Amino acid sequence: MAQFEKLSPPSQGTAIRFVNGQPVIPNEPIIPFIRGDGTGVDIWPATQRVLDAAVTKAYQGVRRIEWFKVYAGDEACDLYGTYQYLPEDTLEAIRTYGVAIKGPLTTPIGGGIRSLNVALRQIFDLYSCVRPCRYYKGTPSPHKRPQDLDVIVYRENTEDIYMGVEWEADDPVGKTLREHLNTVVIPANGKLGKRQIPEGSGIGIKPVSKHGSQRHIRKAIQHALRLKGDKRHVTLVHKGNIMKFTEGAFRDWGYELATSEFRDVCITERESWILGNLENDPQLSIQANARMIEPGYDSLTPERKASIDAEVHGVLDAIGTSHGNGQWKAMVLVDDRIADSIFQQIQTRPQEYSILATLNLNGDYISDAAAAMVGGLGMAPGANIGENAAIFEATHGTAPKHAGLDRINPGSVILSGVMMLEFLGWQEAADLITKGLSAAIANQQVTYDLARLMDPPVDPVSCSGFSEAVISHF
Ligand SMILES: NC(=O)C1=CN([C@@H]2O[C@H](COP(=O)(O)OP(=O)(O)OC[C@H]3O[C@@H](n4cnc5c(N)ncnc54)[C@H](OP(=O)(O)O)[C@@H]3O)[C@@H](O)[C@H]2O)C=CC1
Ligand SMILES: O=C(O)CCC(=O)C(=O)O
Ligand SMILES: [Mg+2]
Repeated sequence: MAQFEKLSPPSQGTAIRFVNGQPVIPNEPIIPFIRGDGTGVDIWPATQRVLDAAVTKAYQGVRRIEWFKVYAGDEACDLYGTYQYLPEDTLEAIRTYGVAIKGPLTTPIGGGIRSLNVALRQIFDLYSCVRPCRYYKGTPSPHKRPQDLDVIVYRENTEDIYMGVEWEADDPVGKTLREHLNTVVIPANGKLGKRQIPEGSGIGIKPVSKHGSQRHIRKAIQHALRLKGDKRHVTLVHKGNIMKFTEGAFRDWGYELATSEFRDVCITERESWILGNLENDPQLSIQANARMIEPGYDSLTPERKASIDAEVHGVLDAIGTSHGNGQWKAMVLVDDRIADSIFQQIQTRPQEYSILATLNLNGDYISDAAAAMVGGLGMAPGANIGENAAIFEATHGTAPKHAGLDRINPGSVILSGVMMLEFLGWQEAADLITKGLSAAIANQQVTYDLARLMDPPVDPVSCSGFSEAVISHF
């Protein structure tokens, strides 16, 4: 039987294989691409042109991408029939070739089809969504110092409420579940008092597992280890004060990972305070140190004071020699912040953050918010990475009102292509694009979204015009 129902892969080129989670890259990899809905018709061709031009210029024909067009969303329904939004051919192509790139796909709100974008991440277990937000000189921004923001949102991609385990308010199974929760599960808990889920409630489940959290945070810490100086920093973002056993557990499992598997190369924020206090005053007593790390120490109960003292003692005993005397300053700093506070922190103290490790929903929100600070969604790339596959895509959606007008900013998908080239190890081509894109922006050759924010406003270039401008600055 043929491998594909309606597709013919390129006759030249080789598949990328994954060995122990690492891609093995041939000189002519076959890379499937999904054009995307809405503005995908504008963005994808503009991106493909830039990627091809960069690879040609960097490698003079020695390396080349063999593109393989595959279908999802509206285009797939046109070819495969009604409701065939994500045909098996497309899944088989990504399974076979390992690395793919895509434009945005529409998800209707409420009933109807579930997100194709989320489905792809789940099907291929692409558990880390990596969304860098950095500033390109000359980009207009509502912020006074947008250059201070240089963060990478590491968003868990397969769990949390995005798993899609939910029931409509009038679903009979949902009603049975609600009754069971109200009459059996909640009373049995003992700590939930008289809480009851109101009649007429939709119900969604928010699973967050230790395995899912730690494999994701592991990738974030490994990424931080590749960075330098203050950027060796992972912040665990959570709403653990409210959702203790999901968001709070994400934080706890993150610290557990950092202080076990990565013990030799990580320091937690509290540990850094304890060691730093002692380095500033070598005569500092355990209790004085405890007082410095715990606000309100003096009004704590004796038991609580004893436990903070024991924490200080434990840290000095365990890592005083291996991490003390300033050695911890070269290590990856792991701290945590509550999700709502991180939204203001990245605006008021952006330079203090580097990698933000988040659960799925928080990462979705934070990645759009951080993008807004450095020029908007048109400049926001992303990658979905797993052990056996990777799919590159922008942070934004289909922006339907701009579709087919050759005006949308392709920067986000072009920069997703840069991430893909870096993933392939094709750094020379990636650097050419970064250089070309930076020069186009500095030269005020920008699409409408950036042009309207410039002071004074400039005439925008088109979507295709922007890609030409990028290439002209290689
Ligand atoms: N991974 C994916 O494929 C994603 C898909 N979606 C889906 O996309 C659809 C539309 O979602 P919507 O909420 O409108 O969000 P979008 O991200 O598609 O667009 C919202 C607004 O953001 C700005 N914007 C987005 N992309 C760009 C760009 N490349 N250049 C410049 N500006 C841009 C535009 O603002 P303005 O008009 O003010 O200039 C646009 O109107 C939905 O079905 C949603 O589910 C959403 C997110 C991710
Ligand atoms: O899949 C969708 O429609 C939305 C997904 C989304 O907002 C995201 O991945 O950032
Ligand atoms: Mg989003």
